[in-house]
Amino acid sequence: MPLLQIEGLWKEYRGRPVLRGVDLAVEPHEVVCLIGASGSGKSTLLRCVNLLETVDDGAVFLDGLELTAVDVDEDAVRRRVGMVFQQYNLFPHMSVVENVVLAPVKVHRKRRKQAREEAMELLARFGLADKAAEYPDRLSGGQQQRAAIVRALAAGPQVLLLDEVTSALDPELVGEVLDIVRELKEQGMTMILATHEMSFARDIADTVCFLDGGVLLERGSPERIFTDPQEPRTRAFLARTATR
Ligand SMILES: Nc1ncnc2c1ncn2[C@@H]1O[C@H](COP(=O)(O)OP(=O)(O)OP(=O)(O)O)[C@@H](O)[C@H]1O
Repeated sequence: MPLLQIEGLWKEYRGRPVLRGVDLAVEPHEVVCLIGASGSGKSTLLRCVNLLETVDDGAVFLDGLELTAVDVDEDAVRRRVGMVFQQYNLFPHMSVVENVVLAPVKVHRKRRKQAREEAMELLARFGLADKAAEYPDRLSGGQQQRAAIVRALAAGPQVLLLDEVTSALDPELVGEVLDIVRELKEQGMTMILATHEMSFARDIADTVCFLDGGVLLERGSPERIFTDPQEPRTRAFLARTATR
């Protein structure tokens, strides 16, 4: 039984469709990588799952809860669906640990002491214990992105969405963030990642989905998609990215 089920997702901006009936089922512990050209709809798909966008048609279900229902408890959705963005989005006026405890305390009404203890544990697990009291601008980009991942984990999400989490980083900092994502996979976290890093998708994904003009054109194991793509447009995209 899938943990996350996306059915017939349709999204338009000013009458222009950017997602055209996307169906996607994600099993527990599965890692799905979304690939596709810029503008193909990868971010929009993730943003529809965590309700940063309203959908125009279709539905998203997580473990029996319809996230797209009109009367859904949005706080519950934010607790169950974690999201990490390209630009970290840490609050600059708060220390790292304050960033991490903010949602558990304010949104999920966790007691501050407990939230802080859990935050410190998570920060230690991801090599950031000594950065807990620092403000984000004192951290490298890689450390900020790791802190943003810890913040997303603090609510105990069932699924983690990662939108181009390495795109804003200098090349030498990319590895440390990818290592964390790998570690999360080993721990069994269910994840959907939008990525331009084909080698990473190949390395980490259980399933690769190729989006093309808002259509989920082809999906399969990384081996299949990268060595034997069936659709001409997938082949053309992969040939373009390989020569870049
Ligand atoms: N808020 C918005 N208003 C209008 N159009 C938007 C908005 N957000 C996205 N779009 C458009 O929707 C389409 C899909 O964008 P999206 O960001 O989902 O693509 P993407 O595959 O994630 O691209 P990238 O790889 O560059 O991040 C694009 O044509 C984009 O211009």
